[in-house]
Amino acid sequence: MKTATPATGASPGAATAPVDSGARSPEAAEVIGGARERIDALDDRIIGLVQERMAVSAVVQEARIGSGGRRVHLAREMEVLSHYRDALGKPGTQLAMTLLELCRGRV
Ligand SMILES: O=C(O)C(=O)C[C@]1(C(=O)O)C=C[C@@H](O)C=C1
Repeated sequence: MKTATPATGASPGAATAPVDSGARSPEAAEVIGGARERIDALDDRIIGLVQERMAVSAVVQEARIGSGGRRVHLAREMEVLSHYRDALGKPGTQLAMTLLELCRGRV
């Protein structure tokens, strides 16, 4: 009986082997390898955008605190949460809550 070897799409001799793709054919491994490269590039951009959002949020918070106000502005947070929920559904709310925590810390 032939033993199935999972196709990983890993290039021989690569310095670090990628995580197994789970594919059962070289063709599927190729598709997965290419798509994962795009996902990694997208994740890098998303992380960069999150960091940019954190910096802009800090400008807003510092201006408000410097004027005697508070760090947290709940009405604005409700707008942000609605924005994400309207675009992404219920999990969007969770994502927005995580973003807000990254931007202003835990409340
Ligand atoms: O828009 C503001 O007033 C902000 O301070 C920015 C921000 C945000 O990161 O979106 C952060 C903290 C506030 O509680 C509300 C929103």
